[in-house]
Amino acid sequence: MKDLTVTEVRLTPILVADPPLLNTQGVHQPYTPRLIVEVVTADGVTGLGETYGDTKYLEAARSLAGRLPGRSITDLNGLLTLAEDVPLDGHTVDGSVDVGGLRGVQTADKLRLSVVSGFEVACLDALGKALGLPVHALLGGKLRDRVEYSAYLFYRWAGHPEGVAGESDDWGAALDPEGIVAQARRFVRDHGFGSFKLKGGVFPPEEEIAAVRALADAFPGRPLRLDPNGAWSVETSLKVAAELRDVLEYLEDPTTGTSAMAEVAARAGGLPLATNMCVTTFPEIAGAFTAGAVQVVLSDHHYWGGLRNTRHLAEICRTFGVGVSMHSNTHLGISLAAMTHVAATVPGLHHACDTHYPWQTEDVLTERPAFSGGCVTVPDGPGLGVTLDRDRLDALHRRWLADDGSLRDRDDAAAMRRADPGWTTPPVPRW
Ligand SMILES: O=C([O-])[C@@H](O)[C@@H](O)[C@H](O)[C@@H](O)C(=O)[O-]
Ligand SMILES: [Mg+2]
Repeated sequence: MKDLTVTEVRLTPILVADPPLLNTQGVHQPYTPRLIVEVVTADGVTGLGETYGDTKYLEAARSLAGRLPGRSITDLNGLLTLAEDVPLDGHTVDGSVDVGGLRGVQTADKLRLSVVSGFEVACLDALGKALGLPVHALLGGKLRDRVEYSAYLFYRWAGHPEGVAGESDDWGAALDPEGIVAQARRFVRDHGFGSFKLKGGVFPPEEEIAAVRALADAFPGRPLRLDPNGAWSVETSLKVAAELRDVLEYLEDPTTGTSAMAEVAARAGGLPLATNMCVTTFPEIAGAFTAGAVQVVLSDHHYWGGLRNTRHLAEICRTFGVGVSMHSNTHLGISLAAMTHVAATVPGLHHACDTHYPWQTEDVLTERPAFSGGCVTVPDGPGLGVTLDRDRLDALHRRWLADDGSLRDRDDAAAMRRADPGWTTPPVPRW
């Protein structure tokens, strides 16, 4: 008989190198915080999880971690209940928006769920290892052997601003349609991606329309998406929709708020709208679906509360005839594996999932998950199918320890101020 009791939980905050990717808020910091969760059982099996690592997540995770020893890794429903009692500092959860809005609304429940997801994935990984089963089997079984991902294109600088310590890479700058197409070609060459998402909201819409048009010319018939993170007014969104309707698979969060999204959706001539901003919690679903505001929900298993909740979300979407796919923020291979396992179990996954992973040159795994033909093969070994490299974890943790606190909370506007001291988060609509 296996002893599935949790005996230890290890939390390791890390800082991961991130390139200077631009978005409507600013630019990515040279290092971004993530949290690695290890759950150890009485039998010595260790499960891995990963989630957001900003201070408020870390504090909540520490509180939850202390409550796990003595419980079973199978007690995943209990984990959700346990998290409800995790105290949160009222100043860090104020009902406004998270990371300048890039992750949608900020609520106490969502913060707790974002933390729970790291623990849930770690418990599932440990359970899979203990039973000799892949995580997808614990979720009811895979429906596909490969999960397709989309190339995530960003306007970017060649390097972080002068005087800012950071890692360098050989991508060069991409600040116009030619640069974006060149970036896309490299993604195709290296990973075989067959669909493309451009992070917009950086330049005036005409320039971003031109970039999408250039992509359509370079890759005829391939699915394309544009995501300005809610930076446009309804009228601007409608103009962009009219210009790009013939080449876009969907338009992602063109404008901010459910009612504005609903207005765009109603007048966009049938172009579907996707979101990872106006539907990011269960309470937001009813209003948005009733209003017809979104046609595709991009789930982020971190903030929806884990892999099982992602499946609940997918079922709700299916009931309402709304599509589902996956959102991504800067993440490592543990989360890519988790996304791949859950995506393999979701029926009717009609859109390639988002992932930042190809932008990450560092990881905490012995072997990086690979893309082939734009897909990740669903692992069939025990658990998530990934192995922790403790030396790498320690190195990234040492970086976190050495930081004076300025990089421990993602702040793209603050990072932009290193290049442009007068920069403030642009109000929406920006255009
Ligand atoms: O990493 C970024 O710059 C993205 O803008 C990210 O923060 C968003 O949450 C995300 O990728 C999105 O699809 O909105
Ligand atoms: Mg988005």
